[in-house]
Amino acid sequence: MGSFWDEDPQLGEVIVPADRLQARVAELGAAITADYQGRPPLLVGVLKGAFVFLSDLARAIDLPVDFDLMAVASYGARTTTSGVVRIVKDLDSDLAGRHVLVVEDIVDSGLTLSYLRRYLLARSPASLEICSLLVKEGCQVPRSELRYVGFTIPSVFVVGYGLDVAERYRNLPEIRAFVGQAPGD
Ligand SMILES: O=P(O)(O)OC[C@H]1O[C@H](OP(=O)(O)OP(=O)(O)O)[C@H](O)[C@@H]1O
Ligand code: HPA
Ligand SMILES: [Mg+2]
Repeated sequence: MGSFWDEDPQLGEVIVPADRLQARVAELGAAITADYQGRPPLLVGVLKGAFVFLSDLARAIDLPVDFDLMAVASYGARTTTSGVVRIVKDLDSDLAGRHVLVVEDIVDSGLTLSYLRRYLLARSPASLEICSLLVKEGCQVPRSELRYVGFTIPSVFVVGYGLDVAERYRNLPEIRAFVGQAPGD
């Protein structure tokens, strides 16, 4: 049977199919498991976009991990950054002395990440690393700042697997190009 999404004219090409997402998440989980032996990480999920990736990744890590969640927003109903990163929900935990692993869905302009990095480093973690499922080609963030990356993708606006436009498409099980008109553009 076809899927509801097949009929959506706002969805373009499949950028990362669901089976490749799952395979890569398993690899990332194995790498994190190997790297964090003896120093279990505190996973800091960056909501909302990272919630799907975070839940799959966490179950691919064979270590006892702790979780905290932050919600930050800068896109809303647009396909370009507003340029202002707004904290919607702050962390609950004390980061001092913790091995913090930030779990992001995408690094695009890099604005969110540079904001978060400064914000989190000020809370004195023992270490701070970034795991992003997606990174856009041409993004200005040095690759050395991203410890774990799932896929480098072309510079097109994408949706699915947690990523939205105006809150839609987060439950699409694959990453696809969004070729429609965003309400805020
Ligand atoms: O590198 P940047 O250009 O800053 O873009 C990346 C950020 O933008 C998106 O968040 P968004 O503002 O859409 O909030 P959401 O996660 O709630 O959808 C995405 O989830 C990243 O956190
Ligand atoms: O391409 C994107 N899609 C969804 N959300 C995003 N936030 C930054 N870039 C993107
Ligand atoms: Mg969004």
